[in-house]
Amino acid sequence: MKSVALLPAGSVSDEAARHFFHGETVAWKYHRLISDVFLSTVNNISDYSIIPIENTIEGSVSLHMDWLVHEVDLPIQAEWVYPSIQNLIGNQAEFLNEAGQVDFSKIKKVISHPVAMAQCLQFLNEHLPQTEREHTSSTAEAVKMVTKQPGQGIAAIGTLIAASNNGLDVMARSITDHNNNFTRFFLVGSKPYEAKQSDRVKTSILVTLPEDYPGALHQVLSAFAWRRINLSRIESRPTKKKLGNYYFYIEIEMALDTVLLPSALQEIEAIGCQVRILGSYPRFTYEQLCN
Ligand SMILES: O=C(O)C(=O)Cc1ccccc1
Repeated sequence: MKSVALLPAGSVSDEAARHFFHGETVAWKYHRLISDVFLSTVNNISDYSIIPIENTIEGSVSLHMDWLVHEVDLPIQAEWVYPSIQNLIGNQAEFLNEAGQVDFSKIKKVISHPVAMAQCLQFLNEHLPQTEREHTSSTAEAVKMVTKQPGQGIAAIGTLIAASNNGLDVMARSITDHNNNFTRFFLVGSKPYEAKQSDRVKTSILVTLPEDYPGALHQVLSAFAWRRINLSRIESRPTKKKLGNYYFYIEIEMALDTVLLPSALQEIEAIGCQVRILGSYPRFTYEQLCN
């Protein structure tokens, strides 16, 4: 049986994980912090870790991306997307007005994971403009914290499962600013994931440019361009070694062993760039996993 590390039960990661592993037998290892989710697989306690990596509204989850790149060396084994729907959760009785309706102005503080909070900014600005906001390590953690501090006027943003797991009320449903709100998840670990096949394969690499080489990024991109290799994402992040030094995270729409790709990577190395392969892995759409 596979063991899989992830953020706590009732988190968006938990929902997304059940969707991905539907039909497989899995031992779930829940962790409060994403660092412990990574370390569980690094220390061979789990076969894989599940990492939310990018969101339609918020973009890259920088903390998770930085862990993947700087702190661990765990290849990406699969990628899938999952729609995250957020809800305003609390003990409704705390916030009722005289007419027996929930009065949002009675909420003193809203807590949630920063990505979930960012997905609901329009709702928060419209309905809870003055309310204090605080970040937690996951949406599931936020919902649990509400039960630990009863009568303090705290509400959380989280999943319907977390509300029901903690015996709390859903005070507003589906409060994300856009319906088309998807999160991309990575499955990372040293064993290839072979239980499901996909005809769509991607390769993720990190490229560090040589210093003082004018036009280096242009040359990197042209190594892909003239071979008509499709890139679907390119992002720069600090190397953390020196202010102004960046690496480029690049997603390529083909498998690493596809004829043209190794020669493109050799060409990039020949310019003096460092190339690190983060993984070559199947990607699954939401629809593919639903069938
Ligand atoms: O906090 C959670 O529930 C997570 O799994 C992280 C997250 C938060 C918001 C959107 C996607 C993933």
